[in-house]
Amino acid sequence: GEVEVLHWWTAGGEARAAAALKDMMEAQGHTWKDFAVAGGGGEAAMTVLKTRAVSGNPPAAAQIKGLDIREWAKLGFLTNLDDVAEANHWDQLIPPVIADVMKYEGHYVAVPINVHRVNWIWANPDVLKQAGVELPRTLDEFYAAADKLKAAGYIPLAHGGQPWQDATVFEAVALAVMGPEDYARAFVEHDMAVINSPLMETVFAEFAKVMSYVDPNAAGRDWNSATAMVIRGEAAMQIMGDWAKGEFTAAGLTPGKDYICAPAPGTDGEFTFNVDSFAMFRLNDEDNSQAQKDLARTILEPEFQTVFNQAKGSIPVRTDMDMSGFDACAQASMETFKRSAQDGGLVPSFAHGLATTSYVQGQIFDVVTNFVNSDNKDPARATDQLAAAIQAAL
Ligand SMILES: OC[C@H]1O[C@H](O)[C@H](O)[C@@H](O)[C@@H]1O
Repeated sequence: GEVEVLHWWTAGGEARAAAALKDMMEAQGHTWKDFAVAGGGGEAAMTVLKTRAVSGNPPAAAQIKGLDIREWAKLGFLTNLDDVAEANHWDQLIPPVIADVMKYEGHYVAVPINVHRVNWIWANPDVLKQAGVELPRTLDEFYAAADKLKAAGYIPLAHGGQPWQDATVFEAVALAVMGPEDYARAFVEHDMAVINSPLMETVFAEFAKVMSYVDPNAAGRDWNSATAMVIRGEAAMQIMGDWAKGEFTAAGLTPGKDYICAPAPGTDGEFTFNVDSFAMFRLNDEDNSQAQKDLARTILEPEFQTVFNQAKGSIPVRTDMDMSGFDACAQASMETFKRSAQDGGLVPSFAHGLATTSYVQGQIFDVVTNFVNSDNKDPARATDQLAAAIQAAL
């Protein structure tokens, strides 16, 4: 059969990972119809998907994540995967916090592919050494290191000026300042007492300081171009999810030697999770339905979980995987994922659609990006705007 797959994995490491799935489907005699829509974070891809779906011609599978999955299911677009899930023991293999996201009214309508950790900082060890600084573990250490890096002529923080990237850094600062409990109260439960508070003003104040170490040419830059600046040694650090590791891996670099990974400053032991998933659309063609089921089954198999996640930079979503073939960053990620799931340090990423609806997420993006682009950054005003914007979207 044929599977048409919509996704936004076009950067080096992303594309290498997607190719692994294509190869595995073709090895089973299926045809992979690639429908890649460029644009990190996936906003452009979602716009294209909506157009296709509304015109009654959705793809067989689409990269849909988090709370968006149940929005599409509610509209009747998605097919039931319970038969594949039962036959392959998904409920025993997938962490419940993730299995729930893949279900609508208790039925699987999507398959999870990986677990990305979002709260990472990546660094070039040679640049740090040149400037005589250590990789910062706290926000205050970050500012001290950034000042020395700037004085030594380096760009302290590589960044791309796009709303989802701004929100990714804002989210890491929010977790550092608020801790996982208040982070969840604000961005999952939308508790106005936490959103509209002096604590959130502190988040914006610290965020303004962090963003003051970004170079003036960042506007519109793609995330992987920012990672390339760290690889080339033009910039020292980047705060970004571990899809960035896919770029270091694609460049043949080794963690701990050519680059360093560490929890984003102030978030050690905590884990903001972002899970990629493919939602499966209703199909009329029997042959293609079988190919769709084979795609869902293949994605959760150990072989694919290993090949894909080693290239992509994420960790397997299955809890029974042997991690010995994975690099040190991935092993640290899996360890923190498992421990934080026990001790309350595991929170869903709002910047990547796992914590709230895309409507609320869009409102947060607007406030955060306007704050980044405003000359006079006023934390109190931004906090009021954030509270009003989220309230309006609830
Ligand atoms: O495009 C950048 C990143 O965007 C999203 O967060 C996706 O979940 C991730 O897979 C992708 O690599």
